[in-house]
Amino acid sequence: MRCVRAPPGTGAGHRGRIRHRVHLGVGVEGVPLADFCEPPPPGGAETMAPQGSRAPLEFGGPLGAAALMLLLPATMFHLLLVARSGPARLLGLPPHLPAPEALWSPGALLLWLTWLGLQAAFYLLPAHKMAEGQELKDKSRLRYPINGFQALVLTALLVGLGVSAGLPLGMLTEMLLPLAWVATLTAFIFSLLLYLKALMAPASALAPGGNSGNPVYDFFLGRELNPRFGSFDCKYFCELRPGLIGWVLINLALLVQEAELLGSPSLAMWLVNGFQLLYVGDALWHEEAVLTTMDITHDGFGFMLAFGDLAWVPFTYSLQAQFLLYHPQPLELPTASVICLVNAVGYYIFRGANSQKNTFRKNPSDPRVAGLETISTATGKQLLVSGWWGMVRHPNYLGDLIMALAWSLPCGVSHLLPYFYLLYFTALLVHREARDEQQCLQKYGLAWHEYCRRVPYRIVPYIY
Ligand SMILES: NC(=O)C1=CN([C@@H]2O[C@H](COP(=O)(O)OP(=O)(O)OC[C@H]3O[C@@H](n4cnc5c(N)ncnc54)[C@H](OP(=O)(O)O)[C@@H]3O)[C@@H](O)[C@H]2O)C=CC1
Ligand SMILES: CC(C)CCC[C@@H](C)[C@H]1CC=C2C3=C(CC[C@@]21C)[C@@]1(C)CC[C@H](O)C(C)(C)[C@@H]1CC3
Repeated sequence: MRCVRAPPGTGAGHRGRIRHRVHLGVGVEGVPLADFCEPPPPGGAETMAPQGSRAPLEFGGPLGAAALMLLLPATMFHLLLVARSGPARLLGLPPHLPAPEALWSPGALLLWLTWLGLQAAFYLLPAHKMAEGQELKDKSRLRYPINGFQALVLTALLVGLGVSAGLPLGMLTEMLLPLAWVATLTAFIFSLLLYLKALMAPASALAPGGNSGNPVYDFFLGRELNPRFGSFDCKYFCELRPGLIGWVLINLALLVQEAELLGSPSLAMWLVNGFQLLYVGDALWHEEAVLTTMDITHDGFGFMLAFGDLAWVPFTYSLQAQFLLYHPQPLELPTASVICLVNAVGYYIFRGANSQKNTFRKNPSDPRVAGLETISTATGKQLLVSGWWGMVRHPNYLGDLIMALAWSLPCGVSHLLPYFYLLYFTALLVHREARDEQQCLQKYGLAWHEYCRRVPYRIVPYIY
């Protein structure tokens, strides 16, 4: 194993020194360190968090957060409405705005609350394993139940039983608008409760980002890192259960409805359902890996994640299947085979990269990763510079994007609407990658600089 050691004093816990060195130091290979360190935010002190915290504001600060809180739900409803409209134009106006009674239904509220309750009950069932999260500011580690896949299987059994007893699953497709509405309301109310709960939390429990002192910004980003009621972890629960499992359930309902309308589900609908079920099943099978994502380790739990997890994921990520129900697309077997290949390549890269990093983070001496080249950092952690992580700095994003393409292709090329996910996801991952780079630069200083030199491309080799 070949290692390059970065000079000491450049890693986590030395943030102030790194910033100071920006003006003084020269990085490795004679490149000024300033080129690689976080530039001062535009507007200087106004855009920095007050109260001594140096976390720069993200997402355009309070104005950006306020705009996103309006724009995201509006986009979600726009997509739900245009998917069922004849022209299905992503950029056009929906044919009509829904009447209030199309949005509000006590039945939808009851169904939604039952769904959340059911998933919470599955979460509380005994787990085959309890995993430890990353070390927190106070040096403690939280414990998390690993029973997400079990929740998926139990949900499938329950739905299977219901359908064989005559439950009209296809009817769910008629309730998407009111369900999306109650999910959005729940996200707002839940985020408000979390914001208030955080007022009583100790400083060590707060997230690095969402504590600027501006209520709009903090409400959006989330103040507390891991809000819990007893052992029930709200963010971990929401990230993987009601939204992700809800997404595949909505897809299934759309498939059933299509079968009722056309006699059998279309090949395109099968592919979209199969690909996305694989993605969700994979996420729950590898549930423990979510504990190292920036959502869990860095971001607070506020409106962004509450809305993202509970409303955005199930109602927007099922867009391709929604589109197909109202706009059936012919798909020949040879084309379907090529699309399956594209999804398989994406999944291979996504899973390979994520598993390689997780294995390495758990145990760098594991024989599967022990032969890989690494860079040592002043924090004691190492960075992989060969294998998947030597190809680009975010190979997992590349695989995810290839899969996103495969999910849209069964919908044909006559409409832009089913490609919304690919467009949104590209923007999300480019922004996320930039956020992660900033965090890694703060954690690893010169070692990260060296990694960027050795692996110059971010997501797509030779392109970006
Ligand atoms: N479908 C969706 O809507 C979304 C899906 N995703 C997917 O979620 C998954 C997780 O993404 P995300 O949490 O953003 O980030 P990553 O899983 O890419 O994790 C980034 C972290 O990995 C570590 N790391 C970076 N480079 C190296 C290296 N060379 N060697 C070892 N460790 C390294 C660093 O943390 P440290 O060093 O501290 O371990 C860094 O902060 C991805 O597959 C992504 O595609 C993400 C967002 C949305
Ligand atoms: C709507 C806003 C602009 C942003 C909301 C973002 C969220 C929807 C996503 C943030 C990170 C996510 C992850 C997954 C789903 C989407 C959100 C919540 C993930 C659970 C999907 C499945 C993957 O295998 C994963 C790696 C477990 C993902 C983790 C991040």
